[in-house]
Amino acid sequence: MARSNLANRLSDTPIAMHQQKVLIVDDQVLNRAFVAAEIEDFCTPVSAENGAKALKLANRLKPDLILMDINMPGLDGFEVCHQLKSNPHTEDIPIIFVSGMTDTAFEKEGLELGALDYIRKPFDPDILKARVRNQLQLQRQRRTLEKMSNRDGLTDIANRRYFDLSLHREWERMKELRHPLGLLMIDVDAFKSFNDEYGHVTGDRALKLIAQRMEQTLKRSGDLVARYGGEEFACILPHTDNSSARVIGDQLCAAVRDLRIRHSASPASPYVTVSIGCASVLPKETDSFKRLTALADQRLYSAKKAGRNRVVHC
Ligand SMILES: Nc1nc2c(ncn2[C@@H]2O[C@H](COP(=O)(O)OP(=O)(O)OP(=O)(O)O)[C@@H](O)[C@H]2O)c(=O)[nH]1
Repeated sequence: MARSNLANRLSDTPIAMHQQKVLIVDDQVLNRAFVAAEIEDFCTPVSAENGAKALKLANRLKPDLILMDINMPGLDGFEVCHQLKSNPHTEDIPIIFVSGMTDTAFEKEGLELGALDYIRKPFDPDILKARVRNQLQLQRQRRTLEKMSNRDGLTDIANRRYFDLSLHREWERMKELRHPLGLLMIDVDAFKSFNDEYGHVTGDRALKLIAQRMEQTLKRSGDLVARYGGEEFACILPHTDNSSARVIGDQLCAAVRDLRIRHSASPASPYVTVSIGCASVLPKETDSFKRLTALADQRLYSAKKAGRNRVVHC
């Protein structure tokens, strides 16, 4: 089943130690080989022989840790560190300097540039291993916490916090690309009566099923469905004009209907259904994404008023 990029960032697959990549940056091939041999039994070492290559690899691979020499021809380790910390795509990658420069002033400069640690050459291999292991463990814990903070506890899809961050980010991205941004506001129909009829525990289960089904229905990379609050969901659709957003709205509406969760008290259908307000705009310099959310909200309201179990797109 295809999952979106945004949804993949929420994946709870545990990060295995061996999958963690450590980028070793050193102009001396023997140094790179020695460090790689020391750590390869608990992570995946990748090497770069100069600063320029290190920057490229860091951007492309997003390693879990960088072990970096300082004294190198071309860009030195401090400059590479500075560039990594100035780039939002790489600023969070932990860096440990591994250097033959033993003067405290260098260590101080490295740490002030944002490096986590400084190991002096020649080093004790066991100390190097222990420090790398500790950093990788911290990195795994940090990623796990990050994922947990973006996920809704009941439905296991993106939560409101992640939705807000993503909407902001996608708005800015589409503005730059001059592409339309689509948004669906989705509300489960007559959910109060569902709870009254079947109880809150069954209500919770229904919300979970609906959320998961909607997430599975989104096939395009970059699309995101999130729990907006209570029995409301929202879906961000980058590069999507109004008619394409409507098609996706129709697919989600049908997908929930096809779950065939009994709802004898609903005025809209014998099964649980959703109403969807659908909108798409071309983000402009002069306005904010509130215009998009307001439009989708109004149309959700129209869908409710028109009898529920439908998508309203204009
Ligand atoms: N079981 C369960 N119920 C929830 C949850 N969050 C919100 N609800 C319920 O969803 C219901 C929403 O009710 P209303 O806002 O009146 O809307 P509605 O009954 O769905 O009616 P329409 O939106 O007009 O179709 C409330 O009874 C909430 O208690 C949840 O996490 N679990």
